[in-house]
Amino acid sequence: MLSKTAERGAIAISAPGKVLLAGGYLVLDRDYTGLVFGLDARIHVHVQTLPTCDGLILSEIIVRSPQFRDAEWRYGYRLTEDDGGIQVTQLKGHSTSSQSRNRFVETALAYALTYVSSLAHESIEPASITILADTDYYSHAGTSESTTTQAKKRFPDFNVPLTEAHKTGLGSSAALVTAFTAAVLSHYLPPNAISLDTESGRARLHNLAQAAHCAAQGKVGSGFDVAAAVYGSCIYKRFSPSLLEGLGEIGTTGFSNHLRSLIEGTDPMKKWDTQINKSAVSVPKGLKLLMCDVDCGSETVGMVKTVLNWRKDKPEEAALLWAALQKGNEDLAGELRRLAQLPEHSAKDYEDLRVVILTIRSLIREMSEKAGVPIEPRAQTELLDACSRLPGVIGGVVPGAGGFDAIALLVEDKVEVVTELHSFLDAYKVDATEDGGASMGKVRLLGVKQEMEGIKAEEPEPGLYSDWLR
Ligand SMILES: Nc1ncnc2c1ncn2[C@@H]1O[C@H](COP(=O)(O)OP(=O)(O)O)[C@@H](O)[C@H]1O
Ligand SMILES: C[C@@](O)(CCOP(=O)(O)OP(=O)(O)O)CC(=O)O
Repeated sequence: MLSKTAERGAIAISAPGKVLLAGGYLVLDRDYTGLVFGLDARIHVHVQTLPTCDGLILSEIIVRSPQFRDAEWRYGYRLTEDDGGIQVTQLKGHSTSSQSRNRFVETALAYALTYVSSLAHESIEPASITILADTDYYSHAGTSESTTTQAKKRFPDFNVPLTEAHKTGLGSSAALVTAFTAAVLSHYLPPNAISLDTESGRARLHNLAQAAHCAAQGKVGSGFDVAAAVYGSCIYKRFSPSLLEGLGEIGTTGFSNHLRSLIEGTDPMKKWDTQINKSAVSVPKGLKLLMCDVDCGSETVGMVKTVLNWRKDKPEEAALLWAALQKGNEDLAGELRRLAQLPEHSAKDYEDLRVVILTIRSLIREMSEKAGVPIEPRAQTELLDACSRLPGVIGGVVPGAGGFDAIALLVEDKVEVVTELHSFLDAYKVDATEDGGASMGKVRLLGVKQEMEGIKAEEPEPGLYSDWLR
């Protein structure tokens, strides 16, 4: 039996961002895997009971993302007939904020409440939900306060509407949907109904967040970003995309039951086959994984489609390339593991690591050329080569789908290495115009590094959230 909402305290949950260091495109196919790292930039979701005045109960859930302007969404919710689940409807208020939709929030809320209502038949009480993102998810030239004041705050004021925020590609929607789903479940369900500390609790969270994220996105990707948000760094083998087929829409007959059996894997025809291998992933002491945001504004739409079409057209050639890349990616994880097992203070030789990174890069360039897609375009080759020549930089790659947007670097974890990298990048400009990109771009070293831990219940220290709560 659920305790009364009024007796429930506030809760907060956070999930990490991601970088797919190796396995872009391959990971879309279950025959291959991706080496994904969680990052220490997290999205936090805080839930508290919505105070109601004079006993007046409104069926309303307010979601705010107060680091952004006009980022408040108010939802009414109701249990639909014929087991259709919980439908949420955005309430149009007076303020401009209530005019825009946030599909990721709306879908995560509807899916999570539907799952809650399928487990517990009490009414769903009003709540106030606050989203807070770590600084590196967005480039925030528009921050309102001085850097010194900002530095004191864990969560900066980005001072722009969400639509104008420049994303750095750390996977904000996956971290958001995952932390949001976990927070709603933890708020409304008693601990014995779901616990994020158990394997089965995390698996159900994973399944629900994947389903909601795909529904909000309107497409089924490999889901490595949601997996990283739940499990943290891992070698990821995707779920069969057919699992999410035929789920139907909220409000249609039987949706709630379908969702519950999908999430819990009780339908023998719909068994989740995601594979998460955490023990195979480590970063040796003495090294760290860094990310750079490349501001080229050249997001290439349809890269995935073009690569997959080429693979379909040239199955034999592609099979050889995919096999070589998969081996390279496994070698990379293996070499990182080998180095991690060496005693902490032993002198480490990073030569093999350098070589395996260069091998992967050359195979990715082959994929680029053959498929005709700028995965590691020339401008990025130059940047990666230049960074790799700096002292203490072992090497780097274009992560995920590649393109002009970002690079990931493995560097020695020493202050002087990062300082030199910083000053080198400050003076560096990527010229994307020659190979089909839109512009010249600055490169910015983000303040993030790898993070092993996935979803996490936060025990907020006093003041961590209070500046932002209402
Ligand atoms: N801090 C946030 N607060 C509210 N919604 C957010 C936040 N960050 C991301 N989102 C949601 O995620 C969407 C961005 O998702 P997407 O374009 O897939 O980017 P990404 O690659 O970062 O996941 C936003 O439009 C918004 O709906
Ligand atoms: C091509 C991919 O295998 C990897 C894309 O990785 P990115 O990190 O580039 O993705 P976004 O965060 O969506 O921009 C597609 C996939 O696995 O879904």
